[in-house]
Amino acid sequence: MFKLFERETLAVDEISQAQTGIDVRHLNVWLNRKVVLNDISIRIPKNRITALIGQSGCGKTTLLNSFNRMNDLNRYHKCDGEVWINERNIYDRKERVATLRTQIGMVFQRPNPFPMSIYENVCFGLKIKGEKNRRVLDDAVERSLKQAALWSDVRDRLFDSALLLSGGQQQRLMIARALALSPEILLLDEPTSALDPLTTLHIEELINELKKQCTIVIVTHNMQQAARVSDYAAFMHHGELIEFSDSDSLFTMPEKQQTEDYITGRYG
Ligand SMILES: Nc1ncnc2c1ncn2[C@@H]1O[C@H](COP(=O)(O)OP(=O)(O)OP(=O)(O)O)[C@@H](O)[C@H]1O
Repeated sequence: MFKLFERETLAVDEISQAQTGIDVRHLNVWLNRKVVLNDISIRIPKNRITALIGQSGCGKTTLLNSFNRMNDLNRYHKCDGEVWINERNIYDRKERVATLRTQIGMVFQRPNPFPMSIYENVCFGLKIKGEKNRRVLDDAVERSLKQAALWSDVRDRLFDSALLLSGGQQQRLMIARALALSPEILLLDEPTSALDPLTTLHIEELINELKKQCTIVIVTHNMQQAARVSDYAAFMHHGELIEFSDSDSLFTMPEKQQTEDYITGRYG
């Protein structure tokens, strides 16, 4: 197995509550009356990268979307169970979903910059939250672009349209946009599937750096990528969590036959 970065991992049953970033307890999700997630319980480790893997349609994106209640946008969505983040069950009736979403960054498969300048893209969320102080916005833009390894590419053209950037630069801009709000959790849904191998490598290096400050969950179809970048991996099948362990174990000695069949390419 090709490992890109050194890992410090515990066995998943040794991860304490304090080391847990997202604690999912008996989560069931229905979309249009169809069961899409079936009794999922998983503790996603804090400040680590967890990959969600499995065949198309197994529920990876739905699970990812349940961490920032994006599934609520589907009016035919129903769920029960609990998702605990920072000692709060985010499905509690008192939870303010808009605030929650500002604390959790999300990057999608295809970069979706707004048709505005690079600068405005990065500080968009801060402005929505009411930040008007120019100095604060300038600092946040510079910090986020540096963290996303894009600053040196764009520092002289911050007020050019973001749509003029290359695909890889746009994806790094999307990461900077998420980082501007200093999220504790970063959700990545196939963030490199539209990028070439070299740009993918740069984004993987960046993701590895970011785990110092965020808990990262990444959905990927690319087994090599999951093995390269993740500290932990969860294999899903037909809406169920089949196996969850540190990535070294899961990719070299999976416990379940279904996991082995998937990672060795026998199906999926
Ligand atoms: N809006 C919806 N209404 C009904 N069913 C849906 C809806 N969105 C997704 N589904 C179904 O839920 C299941 C899980 O979808 P999901 O997108 O979470 O899977 P996935 O593992 O991320 O798939 P992929 O790897 O192809 O992106 C699939 O069977 C899908 O058809």
